[in-house]
Amino acid sequence: MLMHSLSRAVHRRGLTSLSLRAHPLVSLTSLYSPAARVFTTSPLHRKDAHGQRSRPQPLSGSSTAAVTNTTTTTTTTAAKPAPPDALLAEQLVTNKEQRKADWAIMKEMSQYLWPKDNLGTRARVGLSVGLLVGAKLLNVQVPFYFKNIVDSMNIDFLAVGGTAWTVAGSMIVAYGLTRISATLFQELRNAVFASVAQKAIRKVACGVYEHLLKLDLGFHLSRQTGGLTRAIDRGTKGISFLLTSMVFHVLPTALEISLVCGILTYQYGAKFALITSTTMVAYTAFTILTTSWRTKFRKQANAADNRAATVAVDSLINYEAVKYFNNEKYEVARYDKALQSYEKASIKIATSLAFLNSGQNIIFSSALTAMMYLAANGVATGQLTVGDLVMVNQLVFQLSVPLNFLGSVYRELRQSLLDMETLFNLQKVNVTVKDNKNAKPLSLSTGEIRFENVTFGYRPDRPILKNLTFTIPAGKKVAIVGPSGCGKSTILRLLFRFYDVQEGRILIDGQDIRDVSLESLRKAIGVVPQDTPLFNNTIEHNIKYGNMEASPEEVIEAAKRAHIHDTIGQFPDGYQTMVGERGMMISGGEKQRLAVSRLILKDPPLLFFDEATSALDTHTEQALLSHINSILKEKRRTSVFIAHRLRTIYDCDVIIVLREGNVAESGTHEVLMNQAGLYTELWSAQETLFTEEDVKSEA
Ligand SMILES: Nc1ncnc2c1ncn2[C@@H]1O[C@H](COP(=O)(O)OP(=O)(O)OP(=O)(O)O)[C@@H](O)[C@H]1O
Repeated sequence: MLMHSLSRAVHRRGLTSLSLRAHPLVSLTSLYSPAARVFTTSPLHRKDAHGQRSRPQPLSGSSTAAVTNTTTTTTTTAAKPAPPDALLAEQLVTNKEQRKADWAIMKEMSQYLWPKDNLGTRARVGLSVGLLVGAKLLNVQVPFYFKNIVDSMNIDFLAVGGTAWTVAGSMIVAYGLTRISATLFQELRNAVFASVAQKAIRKVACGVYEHLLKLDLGFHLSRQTGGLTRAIDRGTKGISFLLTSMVFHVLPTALEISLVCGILTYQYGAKFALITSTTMVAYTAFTILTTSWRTKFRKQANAADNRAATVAVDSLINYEAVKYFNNEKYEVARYDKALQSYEKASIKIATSLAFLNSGQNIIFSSALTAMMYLAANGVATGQLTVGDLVMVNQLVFQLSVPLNFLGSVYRELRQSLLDMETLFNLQKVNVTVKDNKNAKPLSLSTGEIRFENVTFGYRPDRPILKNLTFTIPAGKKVAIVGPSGCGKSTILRLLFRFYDVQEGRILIDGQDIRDVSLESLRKAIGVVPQDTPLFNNTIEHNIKYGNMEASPEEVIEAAKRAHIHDTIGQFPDGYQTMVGERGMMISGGEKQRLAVSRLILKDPPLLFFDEATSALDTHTEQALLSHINSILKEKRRTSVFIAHRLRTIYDCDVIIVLREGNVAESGTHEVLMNQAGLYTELWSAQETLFTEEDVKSEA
């Protein structure tokens, strides 16, 4: 509902939904980002002042450093004042690196234009180029027809006789047909090429998405909400522009300019040639220099765009927290602050664009005036006809289109390359946890898990597990307990290889988990995590996620075993009930039972329950636990329960008590109670609490 009204609000503010539909990877962030308002037309048609597709901004977190290395360099430079020479040298190095990166991207993209294994795509590109050349050749014919029409009409009709049709009819028809054909060729070319660009976008976007899913948990935890998706969004948009530019703009437009210049020089001599070449040089130099100067405004706008997107997405994701603390005004002020910077940068972009456009126009109009003067002079001296004057005018105007085009293409091309660099760098972010070369599938026999002298910390300066050693015997039910933050869930993350240990090793049935394939390892382990991740889809889909091949009957059976079937039956839409974003539309206890049914469908040999029943009432918890126990016994599964409520695990075969990343004690409930150590302390504290609660509830 909220999203709906927001999207309506966006439409009311004059947005089309194109920016949202631009690509599946385009995130929600686009909706709230100021720059999202801009991409309502094709990149070629949009005006720069609206197109804030500037240099990518840093994504947060160390693992993303590689993504934005160039930006980081620039930022660091800006932070400490350096002598001008050093700055210049650094700038040159950066520029050189930039050019290298640009070429690398162009090279990579050219594979999509001429794929070795796809004849269809090559045929399309070939046909598009053919149509393009045809359109250009037709285009340069137009002024000739125009000249001939004017010259043939320059007669005394009363004296000579005849009509417009008899004198210039065929030329007028040819003039019209040439114009129509040139346009048709051009449009046909766009239609033929569309699938090449879209296929490339799909391929690159899928590649990036696949890579993102492969990246370490550490990368995903440290990324800044909004920043990553904005980078992908901008990058994929750049692909289409770059491909189109490579085939249709840079070289063909250069061809058109050369043709027109050649004709002017050949037909009308050295003076015209001199003016044409001087104009070309002045126009190009002015465009390149001014565009480089303007880049910093684009960078500022982009940074503000990212900030605004991050702020908006963060507050919307935490909508409930905003409401609980009445902080709407604070959030709006934060958003407005980001928008303010965006506004400032956008104004600078618009004013500098006005300067660029004016400069280009002055250069061009001066050239046109000079040529017109020369041509008029030629007519006056009898060297040229009136038709020649018209033709010069037409040709020079014809020159203005590609020149203007090259100016904006240059601006956009630079931008697309920068945006794509972030995208391609994202693909280069290394996955640290991956299969080693000789990885074999995990061979499970009994299901014994052993941690041997394991040391691990998320940061080197804060070890969480310290030389930790323990064994989870095969087929047994084991509990890991201990104070909050002592590293219980970390043990599970290490076993699942979300992270690799820094010292020591973890063995499953005697095999180091780093020597087995990740797929087989993760297939063998089932987890009910502390915070159940649910998809914004139906209950059925969320249960089925444990085994996508499961039949509807199997889904229902799993739900029954997880004690959620009856509850689902009470929902008006039953198994088709939508759970909302992150399962916000169902209760915490229901979420946990969905997670258990998912696990039952996956049916793995090693099971982990991380506070899996903490949100359930005692009655439902007991019923569910006894059901889980029966499954464990029936299938002789190795299972590990991480729990704070010791009453739920006191019947375990082994209880491991952790303290400060080490095993403080272990044994059965009776053994530990006899030891009168940490476990007894925790148990006594909870028993007192339970007794007091029992007394209160009885009262
Ligand atoms: N991704 C992370 N980056 C940095 N530190 C982390 C990360 N995840 C967890 N920690 C820290 O590691 C420590 C152990 O976390 P862990 O989740 O294993 O604790 P726990 O024993 O399961 O706690 P609880 O009982 O509260 O769930 C905590 O101090 C936590 O702040």
